Amino acid sequence: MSYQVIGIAIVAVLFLLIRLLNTTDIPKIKGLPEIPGLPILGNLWHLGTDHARVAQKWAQKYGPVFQTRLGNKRVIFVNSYESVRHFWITHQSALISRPTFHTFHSVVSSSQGFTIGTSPWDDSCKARRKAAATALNRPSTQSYMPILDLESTASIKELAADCKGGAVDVDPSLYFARFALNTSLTLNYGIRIDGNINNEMLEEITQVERGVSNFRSTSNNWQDYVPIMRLWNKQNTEAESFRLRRDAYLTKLLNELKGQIAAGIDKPCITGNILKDPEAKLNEAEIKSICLTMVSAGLDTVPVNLVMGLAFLSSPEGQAVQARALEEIEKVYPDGEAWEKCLVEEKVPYITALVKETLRFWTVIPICLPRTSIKDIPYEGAVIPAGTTFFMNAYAADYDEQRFKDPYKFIPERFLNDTESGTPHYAYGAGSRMCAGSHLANRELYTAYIRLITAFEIHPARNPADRPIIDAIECSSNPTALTTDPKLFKIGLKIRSESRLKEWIAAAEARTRLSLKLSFRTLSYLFVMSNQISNLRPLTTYVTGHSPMNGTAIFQETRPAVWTSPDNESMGFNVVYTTSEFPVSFDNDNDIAKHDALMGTGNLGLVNPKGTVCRIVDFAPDNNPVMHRTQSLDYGVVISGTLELELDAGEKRLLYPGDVAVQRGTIHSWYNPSQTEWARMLFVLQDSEPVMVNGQPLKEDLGEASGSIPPSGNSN
Ligand code: HEM
Repeated sequence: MSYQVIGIAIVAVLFLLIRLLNTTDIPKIKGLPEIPGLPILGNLWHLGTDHARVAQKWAQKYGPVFQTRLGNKRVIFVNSYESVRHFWITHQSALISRPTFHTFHSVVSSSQGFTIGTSPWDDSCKARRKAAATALNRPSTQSYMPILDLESTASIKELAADCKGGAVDVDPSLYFARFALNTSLTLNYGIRIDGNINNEMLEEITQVERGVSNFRSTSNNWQDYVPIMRLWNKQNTEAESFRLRRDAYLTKLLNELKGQIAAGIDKPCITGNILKDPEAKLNEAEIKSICLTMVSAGLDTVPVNLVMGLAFLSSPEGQAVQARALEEIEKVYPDGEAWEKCLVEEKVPYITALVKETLRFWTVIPICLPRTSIKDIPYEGAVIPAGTTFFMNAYAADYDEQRFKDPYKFIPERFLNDTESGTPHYAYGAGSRMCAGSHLANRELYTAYIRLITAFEIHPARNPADRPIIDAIECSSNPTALTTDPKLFKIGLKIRSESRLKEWIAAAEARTRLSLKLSFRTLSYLFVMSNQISNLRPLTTYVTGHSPMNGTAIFQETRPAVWTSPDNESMGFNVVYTTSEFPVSFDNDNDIAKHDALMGTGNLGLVNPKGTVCRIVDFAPDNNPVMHRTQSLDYGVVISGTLELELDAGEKRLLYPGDVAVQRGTIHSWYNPSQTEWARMLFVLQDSEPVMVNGQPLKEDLGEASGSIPPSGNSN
């Protein structure tokens, strides 16, 4: 063979090889700007270590939406507030899946499964997201406030001791890592890390989760994009060591819980309820995935926001914000009740605005968790095909001058009179796979801010070298990591009033001791999936609401029925909903919060004073009829079976499905005459004035049921 032929063959092979290495999963998209790139690497090199800002600069030149080639992957970057709305919200059903990446999905996560936030959309992801979203929705979150009470108090108490009356500057990071981690551990396993911030387990979990976050980097795992680089496996060895360490504590936590369940000494928690529920549709791998999500999701995020918020408050510019925040808190709570009240209400708009501005300013996942489209999406004449990877440059969108005036300034006031009715910022992402823990995170941040600001004056550290960098990107010690990793810094703390702080801490500790039982009861109420005693159809409650984006009606919550059996298992009660006022106010979902709080007390009688109760009752065949009276107007509708309504003088009527009893404070009983079939009724009970007979009020009388059903409390 001549040298010429060999030369041509080599060139041809090289050409084919380069073409092969340059191909992308999705071919170039017509009509969408593309960033010029290098052979093989594409734009990976250019993204460098400052990917969010590099992409932000590209957006200035090429427009807010452009395509890049990252090795063999075509990736769309979306950089402005409005363009994120277009893809993540308007086309949310198309953008519901997530891509997989070699390092994270094949190496780091190969044993405990993926977190929810890194799972492609399928039935399993749907089931896990639903379980997590139910456990983390607004009313559930409200029931976790005793945990936040305990954890924020523990951190502030230790900070107060460690700052030695203001003589020593402190690094706040571990105090708030424990705050967030203990919240997740208690919710998930019923376990918390006791002891101080030097606890070994706290250190191990925070270090490993940080390491894992670095492996989820958008731009420094080139082997994720250039498959040939997987042949060099240094990164893989490191990733594997994190996996092993992570497995060790996740397995330990799960086994500890399983041991407690076996010994009957477990505390109610999300995983415990799933493990004990024979009806739970989640398998072991899915349970592990939920655990992994719960442990990791809040750990890289909540503490970063809190410590960077403290960094700003300690700075010279932060002093004015701190002063205003304190003034606004004291305006609402002049007598120092803010510590307690922040657990039950969010009534200081300035602190809510401070939380939002913190989330915006330090968008801690600057390039949001990636998405994969499952349908074509149109954009300005181009069509982006299904299967394309999307990166939201949340940092650029949250610093978009079209949406935020002076975005590089930290101005909580911007959220006080914000006219934007949609997603206020993209720190939590947006749309169909938006952060499921945002209610919990908001409550954590609000509570911590209220308590920190009322407890301490926050000053710059004495040594200028210890002071923080405020800039959202420069503050990170590892800008290529998925989440911001603040460089270490210190702040100065001075306790505003020793005596008040002591009082607040003592009150919180007393509350914790007292409320432990209640919070566990509340938790069990929320997580009991079903303990229905009848064999009738299991029930679901659908609670509707309005989209905060555009006001259209939505299914806000879907809840499984929660059954109790007050009457020796011959009757099942499912309280569908309660109201505590008339007319009902839906503001801030207060009605939902009130309902859940009431159920959490375990003290609801048959009637809710000044309100209503919607209850489904299942009657066993041939049940024991109980004569009773409530001081209420009741609508009782038979849903299935036949029921006999008997009044005290012995009059009886048979009611069939669809028949309605309008009960006007009369004494009566319900009997299911079937010897084989359960019967079901729906009741709506409304508080009423007592019936007056001969000038005497006819009060509530629970008959045989008194003792097993609490008194309603409207008929004393
Ligand atoms: C300041 C605190 C937090 C921030 C900034 C944050 C941010 C985010 C972001 C940006 C996403 C991706 C959203 C998207 O793709 O649109 C996400 C997903 C998620 N977050 Fe959070 N998060 C926080 C706290 C939490 C907490 C405390 C939990 C639960 C304990 C949690 C649970 C989740 C879950 C389950 C997902 C996955 C949602 C899905 O893929 O369907 N997050 N979070």
